[in-house]
Amino acid sequence: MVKIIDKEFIPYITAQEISNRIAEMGIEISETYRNEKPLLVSVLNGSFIFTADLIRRIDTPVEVTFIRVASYEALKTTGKVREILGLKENVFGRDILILEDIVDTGTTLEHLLEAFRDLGTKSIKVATLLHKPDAQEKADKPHFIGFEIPNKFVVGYGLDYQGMGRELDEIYQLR
Ligand SMILES: O=P(O)(O)OC[C@H]1O[C@H](OP(=O)(O)OP(=O)(O)O)[C@H](O)[C@@H]1O
Ligand code: HPA
Repeated sequence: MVKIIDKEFIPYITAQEISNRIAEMGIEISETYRNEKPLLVSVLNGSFIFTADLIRRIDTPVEVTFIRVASYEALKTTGKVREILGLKENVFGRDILILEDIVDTGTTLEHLLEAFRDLGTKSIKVATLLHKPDAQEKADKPHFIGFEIPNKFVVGYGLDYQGMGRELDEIYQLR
């Protein structure tokens, strides 16, 4: 059990399970993009650890970049996504793979998919470590999913509760 600010969290997905699953995702992604050079777009802040681990399990050439968006305050979505910040690459005609730590309501993803379509990308796929199928109301189902999880708040491995808990090497669930 860990306490973060005012909430208690219990262990949910171990570091070993995360690592094993990311290795499998790396193989799947490598096979999908074997003859292309996709641009991997990692969505900060939450995805930084997932991105660092996943790209080292990919064995075909890829380019990696980072953007920022934010829609969350404390435990629930604000329903609004702020602008995409920091995309310097020209994405016109490119194969894009969005990297997310979690797809929850789908609000962030829907906004991103729309924005990238408007920029004339050739293809857009999504890889997420965690997916809450019962919570997702917007956007299509991600193409590459690490773990399907119930509709409960999680922290660790990049995911935060009020900015804290990202450094935990396992994923914890709200008690
Ligand atoms: O499907 P949704 O309901 O939109 O939730 C998913 C989004 O929420 C989290 O980001 P957050 O806005 O908390 O920013 P952070 O990555 O900086 O923690 C997560 O990284 C996703 O981007
Ligand atoms: O369950 C969650 N935990 C942390 N951040 C999140 N952003 C969306 N859902 C979550």
